[in-house]
Amino acid sequence: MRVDDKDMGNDLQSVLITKEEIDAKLAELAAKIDAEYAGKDLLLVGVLKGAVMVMADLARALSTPVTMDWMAVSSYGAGTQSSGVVRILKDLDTDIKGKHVLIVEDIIDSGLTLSWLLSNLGSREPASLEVCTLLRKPDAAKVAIDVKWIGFDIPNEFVVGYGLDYSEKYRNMPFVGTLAPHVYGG
Ligand SMILES: O=P(O)(O)OC[C@H]1O[C@H](OP(=O)(O)OP(=O)(O)O)[C@H](O)[C@@H]1O
Ligand code: HPA
Ligand SMILES: [Mg+2]
Repeated sequence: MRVDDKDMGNDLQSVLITKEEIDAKLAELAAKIDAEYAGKDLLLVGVLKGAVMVMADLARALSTPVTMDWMAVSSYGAGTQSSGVVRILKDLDTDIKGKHVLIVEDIIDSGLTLSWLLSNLGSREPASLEVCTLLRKPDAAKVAIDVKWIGFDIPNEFVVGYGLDYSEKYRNMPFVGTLAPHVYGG
């Protein structure tokens, strides 16, 4: 699926962040993360499904050997507003007690998902717990969260692509963009 594909082109309003910009930013973040965790065992925890692309590309940009685990939580359902109620759809396979854990996210919007995750994973007594997110919407924050690594701050608009969906679609676009109003029934 590409921006110039006929169907996708009709649904897209704009490209906000290109694949090249994402690649460059992940390389930059990976260098900082490598420096931070030198000599330590690092567990990356990807938050399904949105973080799949960030996890895959960030992990490959790192020189640090990592292990990976996945958690699936959902607060959005099929809409564009967080319900605020976070549900665990799949828990971690591993015990994180005593481990250096880095949560990998695609986006922090209201912050409700991450705030809940930080308190849930924090209670499992990891050696350290930090967050790396590709995107953050500062103007949408409903809770303040301390995030160590942020790729891009973006405007308070619904975005899709690079893992992010609208109604489960558009996750496989290699860039981040906004959708035309007709897609939402406008
Ligand atoms: O800061 P918030 O307002 O909580 O929003 C951010 C979360 O919402 C999205 O996940 P979603 O629950 O839609 O599931 P998905 O990753 O499967 O799309 C996104 O991937 C983040 O995990
Ligand atoms: O802007 C967004 N797009 C897709 N999924 C999301 N989940 C939270 N915010 C968003
Ligand atoms: Mg998600």
